[in-house]
Amino acid sequence: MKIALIAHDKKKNDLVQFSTAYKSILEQHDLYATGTTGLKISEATGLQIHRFQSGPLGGDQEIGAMIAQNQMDMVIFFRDPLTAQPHEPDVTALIRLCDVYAVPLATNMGTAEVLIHGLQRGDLFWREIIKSRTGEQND
Ligand SMILES: O=C(CO)COP(=O)(O)O
Repeated sequence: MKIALIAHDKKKNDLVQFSTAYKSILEQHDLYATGTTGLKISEATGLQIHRFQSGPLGGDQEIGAMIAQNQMDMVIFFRDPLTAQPHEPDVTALIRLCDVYAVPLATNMGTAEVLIHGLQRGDLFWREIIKSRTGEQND
């Protein structure tokens, strides 16, 4: 599965802790992140992560483009609801695309815990079926 990891500045430590706690699960998957988030997680955990641009420089949009291609299976995006972001439209667009493509999205630790356990249990297998159908349509 392809998983995106994103956190606003005040939430980055939370996502580093989460990634450390669930490293054994995350390392079984293809990981993607916005620039600074990916750097902090890979430094702390040693996980291999494909890093896009930093969020304010277009990273959210790059991840959004993968979602629009049905290439992203889960998004963990620890937003900071108390700080204005210069790229708020990009944040909103990313969350909107998750809803357009029914991509599981966790915007806080509580939901992320549920998603990661569900992932491990096989609850996201339906994503493989959707992707294989999308592939057939594109053939
Ligand atoms: O701003 C972000 C998401 O909207 C995160 O970007 P960085 O991981 O580069 O800090």
